[in-house]
Amino acid sequence: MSKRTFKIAVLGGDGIGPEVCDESVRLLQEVERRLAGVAFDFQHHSVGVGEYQRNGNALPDSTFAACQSSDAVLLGAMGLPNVRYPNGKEIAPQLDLRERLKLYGGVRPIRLFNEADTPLKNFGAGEIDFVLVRESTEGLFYGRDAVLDPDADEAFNTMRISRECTEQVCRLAFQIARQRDGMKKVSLIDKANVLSSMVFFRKVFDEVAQEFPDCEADHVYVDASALFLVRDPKRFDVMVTENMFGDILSDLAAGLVGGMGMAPSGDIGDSAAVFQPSHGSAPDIAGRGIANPIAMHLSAAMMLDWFDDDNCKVGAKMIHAAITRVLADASKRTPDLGGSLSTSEMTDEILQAL
Ligand SMILES: NC(=O)c1ccc[n+]([C@@H]2O[C@H](COP(=O)([O-])OP(=O)(O)OC[C@H]3O[C@@H](n4cnc5c(N)ncnc54)[C@H](O)[C@@H]3O)[C@@H](O)[C@H]2O)c1
Ligand SMILES: CC(C)[C@H](C(=O)O)[C@@H](O)C(=O)O
Repeated sequence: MSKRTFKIAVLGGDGIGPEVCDESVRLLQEVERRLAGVAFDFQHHSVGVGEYQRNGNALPDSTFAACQSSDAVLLGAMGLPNVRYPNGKEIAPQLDLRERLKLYGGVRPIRLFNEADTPLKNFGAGEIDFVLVRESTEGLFYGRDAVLDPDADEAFNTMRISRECTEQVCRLAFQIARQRDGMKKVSLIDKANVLSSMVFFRKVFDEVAQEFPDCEADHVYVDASALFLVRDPKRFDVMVTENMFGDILSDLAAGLVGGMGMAPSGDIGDSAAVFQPSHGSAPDIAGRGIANPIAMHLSAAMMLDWFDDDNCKVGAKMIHAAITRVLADASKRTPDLGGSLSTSEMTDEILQAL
């Protein structure tokens, strides 16, 4: 039987990025061996701090072209706090990828696998379970190209909310809600009490909601949503919001289920997608082999689920089930969650549970 081959561009990046990314490639290779009819063609490309320091370009043209021509991109993490452009900002090739590939939907699932891993009281496995969908190409990040006048006494960044991206990201959020077993509810997280850009976001959200009469829609102000996430996370099923609010709230949400090492992410567009953990390069633990690879592995599972292929969807379920089984035993943890497993030992556990 001929195999369907998926070309996957692997961008390890910086800090713990390559450490967790290599582990996910190892896991995916094992999944590939167990799936009939599917082959993964991994192609590694250089990107990030090293490229910037060598060639002045954190996202070389050849790497971008490879991402464009691949079925998906698997990305570790990019950037280091002490490596900056002369304008004071960090390199962030992942933002360039999101914008250039039009990956408007930053999909960030949050799930508690074991009650031992949440700082909240009285939440068992599966009782924190929602998806945060972050618009990933505009919002307040649109202002990131603003040039700072060194002599000015003021600085500005513009929030851009376009009808096109807002419709796309809201539709994606409702489609996700429709597929979930939960409440089929989409909560718009906005600041429509203060900002006209957010009044517009809400108007477009309400229009899109009409297309999904089987789903519930509600509005929550971003400040209140931070409160509700901590006090009552069960009220959320799918959240949709602008770029910067989503950036902040997705870290808060990760904290509810064990931290950044437990938070996967997929940046989704109509014809391309990048899968990476929500976390960064974690320079405080990089190079020690102790990073938690679960966020990366769950991102790899999201990639398989995103491929329009039944075998790959089975592979996604296999990874999810294996992680669920390993995490059911609270003694199997990396140091971020109080355990002593190394990055590769945690992957070994998951491989055994496959
Ligand atoms: N998508 C990305 O590539 C991305 C995302 C966030 C931050 N960054 C960049 O990464 C660098 C560090 O940023 P930061 O420190 O604010 O955020 P970070 O996510 O790298 O780290 C925050 C904290 O979480 C811990 N952590 C993160 N991932 C972990 C993992 N897999 N296992 C165990 N612990 C983990 C770190 O040790 C640290 O204590 C910065 O240069 C930032 O710009 C990149
Ligand atoms: C590192 C940074 C540019 C990035 C972002 O802001 O999107 C990160 O925080 C994330 O959440 O992926």
